[in-house]
Amino acid sequence: MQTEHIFATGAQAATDIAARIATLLSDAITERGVATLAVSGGRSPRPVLEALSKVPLDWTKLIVTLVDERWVDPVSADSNERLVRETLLQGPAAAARFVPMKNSAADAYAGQSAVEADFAALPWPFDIILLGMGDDGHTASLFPQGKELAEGLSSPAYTIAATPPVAPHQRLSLTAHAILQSRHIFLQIGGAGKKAVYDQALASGPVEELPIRLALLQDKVPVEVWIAES
Ligand SMILES: O=C(O)[C@H](O)[C@@H](O)[C@H](O)[C@H](O)COP(=O)(O)O
Repeated sequence: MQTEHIFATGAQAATDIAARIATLLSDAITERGVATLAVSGGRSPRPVLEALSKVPLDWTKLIVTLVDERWVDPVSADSNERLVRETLLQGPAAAARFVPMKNSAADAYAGQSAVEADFAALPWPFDIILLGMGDDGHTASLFPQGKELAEGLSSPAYTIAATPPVAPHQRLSLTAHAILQSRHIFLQIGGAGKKAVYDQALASGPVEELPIRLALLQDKVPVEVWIAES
């Protein structure tokens, strides 16, 4: 298992993660003329995306998209698209091409096939996928006890529509297949509670119990885990 644990605390952690991501994106652009970054929503990515936005990159060569999305209007405070536009796609970084996960369909299930077509047309494998983890061990919108979890873990598609058991809003999410179609995975974990869940996830057990295991209990893709102890 190619998992590197990096314990970073405080404000510097976000800057350090952003610098590491920027280096890998710059290398990808040099090697292949394009780089693809998919990011999660929630609280953890915000400072990283704000820091990354300030890093000098050839943003015209970057494709930015999402790991998952809530099926809400992009102006909603709950929208991950809004999070990315407000934090990362500012200044020179606004020149990046953004591929959304929300369209005009009435719900995620009706919208999924068009999103799947958009994602199938992207250059895979992605260069970087930035994951978070919930207190229940979910990642992306692959939730324990989720009725679409088994499909999300086994489907050969890139995307899936899902309804979280407890979190709000229908979701559009990358599948496990898509998440593992990446050259690098970053995982951000903050706080003692999540560190305990992370430690439990590292112990072998069913991926359905703690879906973050899909990224941890594999040796195909290098995983950098950035753990903020504070
Ligand atoms: O859309 C979302 O909510 C995220 O993609 C979700 O999977 C997130 O990564 C975890 O819930 C951790 O969220 P925090 O970073 O806020 O702890």
